[in-house]
Amino acid sequence: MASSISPVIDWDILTWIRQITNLPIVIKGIQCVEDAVVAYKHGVQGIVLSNHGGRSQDTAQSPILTLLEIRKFAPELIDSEMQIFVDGGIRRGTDVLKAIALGADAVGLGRPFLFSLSAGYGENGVRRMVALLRQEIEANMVLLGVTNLKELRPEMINASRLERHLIGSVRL
Ligand SMILES: Cc1cc2nc3c(=O)[nH]c(=O)nc-3n(C[C@H](O)[C@H](O)[C@H](O)COP(=O)(O)O)c2cc1C
Repeated sequence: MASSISPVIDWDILTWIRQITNLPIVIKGIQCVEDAVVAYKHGVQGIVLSNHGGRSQDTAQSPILTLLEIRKFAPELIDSEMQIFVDGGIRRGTDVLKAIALGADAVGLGRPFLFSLSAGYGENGVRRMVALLRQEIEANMVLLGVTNLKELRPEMINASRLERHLIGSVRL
């Protein structure tokens, strides 16, 4: 495992990446508000709050908690020019709506696609999964009284129990 992690990669690598491409730069695997702020200061176009589905490090912080951390300690990043994506544990339409209401521009899903492909369901399984997710998103938008994702607001979410898990030692 250690051999697959380069010891020479640091934030300066962004300068080099900028020189070789005009494509948007999106950094995946942001797990704390401090790194989100550093990414923002480096002018990247997007970040993916992700613990890689919890596969890399046992007990790593969930990305939705990182989003709450950003809301609390660096709210200027929300709705800034830098897009914020969230993945890890998104399973239901309500998960999508919660992340977007709390400030995510979009969410990603990994294993749900993998699981719906397996057991012989193939492409039909994936189509069914996407249809179910869409159905859940639309049904819950109706229940929330919104017709557009842009109308989602943080006040619609009761995150108070989760907020108790926010770290108290942020240094920015
Ligand atoms: C089989 C598998 C392999 C993965 N490989 C990588 C990888 O090489 N690099 C990476 O950043 N994330 C990797 N991920 C994490 C996904 O990109 C994504 O962050 C994660 O699956 C999202 O969480 P979810 O599966 O709970 O939806 C992998 C996930 C799975 C299931």
